[in-house]
Parts: sequence; structure tokens; C-alpha cells
Amino acid sequence: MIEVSGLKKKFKLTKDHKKNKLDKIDPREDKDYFHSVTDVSFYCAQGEVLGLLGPNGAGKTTTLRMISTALKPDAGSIHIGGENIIKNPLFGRKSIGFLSGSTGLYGRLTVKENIEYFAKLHGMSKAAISSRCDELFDLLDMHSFIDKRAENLSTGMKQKANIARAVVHHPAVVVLDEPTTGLDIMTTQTVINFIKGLKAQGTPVIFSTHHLDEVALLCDRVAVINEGKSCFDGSLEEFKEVGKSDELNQAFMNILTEKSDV
Ligand SMILES: Nc1ncnc2c1ncn2[C@@H]1O[C@H](COP(=O)(O)OP(=O)(O)OP(=O)(O)O)[C@@H](O)[C@H]1O
Repeated sequence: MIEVSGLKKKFKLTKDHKKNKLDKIDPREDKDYFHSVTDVSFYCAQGEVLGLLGPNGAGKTTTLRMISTALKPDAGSIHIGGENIIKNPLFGRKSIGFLSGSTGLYGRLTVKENIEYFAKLHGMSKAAISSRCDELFDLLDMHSFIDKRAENLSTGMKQKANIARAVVHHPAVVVLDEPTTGLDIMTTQTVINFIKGLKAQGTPVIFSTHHLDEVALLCDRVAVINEGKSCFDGSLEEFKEVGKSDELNQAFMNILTEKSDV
């Protein structure tokens, strides 16, 4: 179980940012800071998949980076199994498998060498690494390219390798930032099946997406962020009910419009 409560994160604005800013001012911007995330809360229990939704710039990646411990929140708490990982980031790093938008592979190493390297960093034994690699290479259909250098991979191969890297240590919670963006249909299906497998094993999975067909296929729960604030957190059924539509795109837009009209 992972529980996120009252997260906040602001970024100091640089001179360049202020000087170049010709767009409409975002209400989250003040004189010196951009308040990227101002109040985000949600939870995801064992065996549940939570879809994190929101328009571009809403604060999804910032939220997921705080959960991954890459960014320290200004306020709020993130509990995994009762432990606040903001106070104990080492526990957080062991407990979470995080797939970010930017690649985390060493270009000169092969795919297999990369995954083995990250497994070693997690302190796994030789035997555990070997059997976990075989398992992941099967599940993510990677055998045909495990001996290729990471710098020579296609987008889909790279994403599969990044997912394998993120989950090699059997994390208690898996967090994926837009895992299917830019992938072809076959690779997307492999990633969707992989997430279903994690759910079947009881691992909570949080993933951000703009594809509501994936939400329909995978999610038990949905959280919506708009302009840095949570505006919905509930089951998929509640999402349709509150959004007044069985069609998820429409329900999403209704939730955003209703909340911004308040
Ligand atoms: N380091 C930073 N410094 C200043 N502003 C930042 C920084 N990181 C993010 N932001 C701003 O915070 C806001 C939220 O960004 P974030 O990447 O979390 O949005 P998102 O919901 O993931 O968007 P998308 O769907 O487009 O990926 C954006 O306006 C972004 O420009």
C-alpha cells in the first residue's frame, strides 16, 4: 500500500525563465517561485493499479519524481507499508521501482549488462540476478536484443530495458511515468500485459498516462491532478459517476471543467 498526502513542491524561477516568459502567466507562478504541485493526495493498495491523469503541465511528473525520492517535497507525506519515505529515502529507493521519462541506461553496455549492473547495485546475488533477468527477458519479450548495446536500441527496446531496470529488485511498489508514450501497438501490449502481471502478484502500480483506453484496461483507481492540485481520487466506477459519463475521455473533461468552475 502506498499513500500520498498533501504533497507540495515549488521551484525557484530563474532570471531566464522570467525574462523569456511570453505566455499567459500560470496562476501557480509568483514573483520568485513556480508552485508546481500545491496539494496532491491519493493512495493505491496491494494488487491495485492507479492511473494518474491530468493535462500537460498539471504536475504528474513532479509528483512521481517526489514518490521516487528524486525530488524532496516541500510538504506532505508518502507512506509505504506505514513508513514515511520522505524521512527514510533509502527505504523508499529500495521499495520503489521507478520508470522515468528519461533513459537511465549506459549506452556502451549491452542490455543484459545494464540490467545486471543495476541488480548488483541493489545488492542481489549472482544466482538471483540470473533468474530475475531470465524472468524479465521472458515477460518483456527481450531475448532478441539483450546482447545489443543500449545506444543502438529502438524506442520500444529501450523502454522495455528501462522497465526491466526499474523492477529488477522486486520493488514493493512500481511507479511508471507515461510507460507507453511513443511505443508501437505490439510493444504497448507487452507493457500492458506486464502491468497486469504485477497486479496479479499483488504489487501496487501507479502510472501516469494520457491514454484513457489504458485506464479502462488496467486501472482499479484513478487520481486526477489539475494545476498542481488533486481534483479527483477514487475508483474507476466513482470516476465515471463523478464525471457523469461511462466514456472515460468525457468523464475526465467533465471532472476538470466542474472543478475549475467551482
Ligand atoms: N525544475 C523545474 N523548474 C521550474 N518549473 C518546473 C520544474 N519542473 C517542472 N516544472 C513545471 O511544473 C509544471 C508541472 O510539470 P510536470 O512535468 O510535473 O507536468 P506533467 O503533468 O507531468 O505534464 P506532461 O503531461 O506534459 O508531462 C510545469 O509547468 C513545469 O514547467
